[in-house]
Amino acid sequence: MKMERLERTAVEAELTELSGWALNDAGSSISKTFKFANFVEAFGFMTQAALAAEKLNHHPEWFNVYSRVDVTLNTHDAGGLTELDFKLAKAMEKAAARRVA
Ligand SMILES: C[C@H](O)[C@H](O)[C@H]1CNC2=NC(N)=NC(=O)C2=N1
Repeated sequence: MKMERLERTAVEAELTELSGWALNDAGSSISKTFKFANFVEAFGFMTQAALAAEKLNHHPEWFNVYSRVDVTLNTHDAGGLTELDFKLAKAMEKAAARRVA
């Protein structure tokens, strides 16, 4: 799926629909730290998010230690943020909402 890089105003509009996601200084990626009760919950979230990522053919950059998952999203093919990043962010929000923080 060919995706167009979003302009700054479009990125800011998308961000208003999410909570806890921050834009990096360059405006080229968004990040969020997810916290869970323990490793099993964190890994369960990652498993669900991985399935959503495969469906979208859009993959996260992430780092996990125990109950914490740091996520960064961007579209390397487009050199910035696209609709796919926000689709994946929303899927991750859904996956996280089912798990106790
Ligand atoms: C060939 C393959 O479809 C592409 O490399 C996809 C795979 N997953 C991807 N994931 C992310 N985050 N950005 C991309 O540009 C991207 N491109």
